[in-house]
Amino acid sequence: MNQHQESKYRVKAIWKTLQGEGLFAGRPAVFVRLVGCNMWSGYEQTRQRDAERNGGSCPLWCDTDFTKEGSQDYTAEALAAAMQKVGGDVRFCVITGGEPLMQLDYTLVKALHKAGYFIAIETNGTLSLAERCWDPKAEKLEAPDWIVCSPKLAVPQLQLEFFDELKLVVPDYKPEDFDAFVGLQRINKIHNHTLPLLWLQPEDGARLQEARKMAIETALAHPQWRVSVQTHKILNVE
Ligand SMILES: C[S@@+](CC[C@H](N)C(=O)[O-])C[C@H]1O[C@@H](n2cnc3c(N)ncnc32)[C@H](O)[C@@H]1O
Ligand SMILES: Nc1nc2[nH]cc(C(=O)O)c2c(=O)[nH]1
Ligand code: SF4
Ligand SMILES: [Mg+2]
Repeated sequence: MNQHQESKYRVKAIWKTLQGEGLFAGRPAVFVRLVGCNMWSGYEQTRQRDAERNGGSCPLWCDTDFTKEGSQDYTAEALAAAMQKVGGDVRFCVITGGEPLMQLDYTLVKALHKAGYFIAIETNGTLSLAERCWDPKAEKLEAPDWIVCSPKLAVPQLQLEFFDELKLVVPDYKPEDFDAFVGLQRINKIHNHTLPLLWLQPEDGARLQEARKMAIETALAHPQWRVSVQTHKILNVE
């Protein structure tokens, strides 16, 4: 790409809310939902087809609209400015999707760091972070500060190099199937006090009651794992 062609990011929504899930649940955040996912088209008619084609069941129960309808394109600087307009003083952001690693790159991470954000992302683990966040000029990784991975394929098919939190949606994903992946959890100051950040999140939807019961039973049988409740749905915020 030459210097006159700036990368643009297709954004479904920017909003200020509370992080609903995981370690930072309850914390005010600016959310950015990027358009597009490599597991599902985002359209109701292809849930079944995409689950079969992509070998992961999440299209069957994904709770999110990340389609291009109503989206807007931003350069990295314009997105940072729009986030500051929406979020005011909030300097914790969550980049999600869809699958954010289809679009997020070192240019965007750099712009958000320059704007003072602590950057968290929510990713399905199927894509490499290092490939997108390697800054060839600076010869270093310009990576988000906090990586939450909710894996959607089996371990041999995952490309993510490291993460800070691991979140399995129950019942389709089970602790015993991710033993080999848990070791990629990054150790840092926060982890030293709270290890391990391993979550079991009940699948919301028609099977919620059953999924909750299984998450509770699984945590009691595998005490390294904790249950994650989607608190934004209880508090009735987006
Ligand atoms: C919509 S995804 C977007 C980020 C990324 N594509 C991923 O799957 O991690 C955000 C989070 O919501 C979770 N999620 C999606 N649908 C859900 C559902 N019906 N019940 C519980 N968690 C769900 C995902 O597992 C993920 O942790
Ligand atoms: N409040 C709130 N917290 C969230 N944490 C992860 C979310 C996501 O969809 O990635 C999410 C979301 O959609 N809303
Ligand atoms: S859960 Fe994540 S990976 Fe699965 S379809 Fe939804 S956005 Fe895509
Ligand atoms: Mg959500």
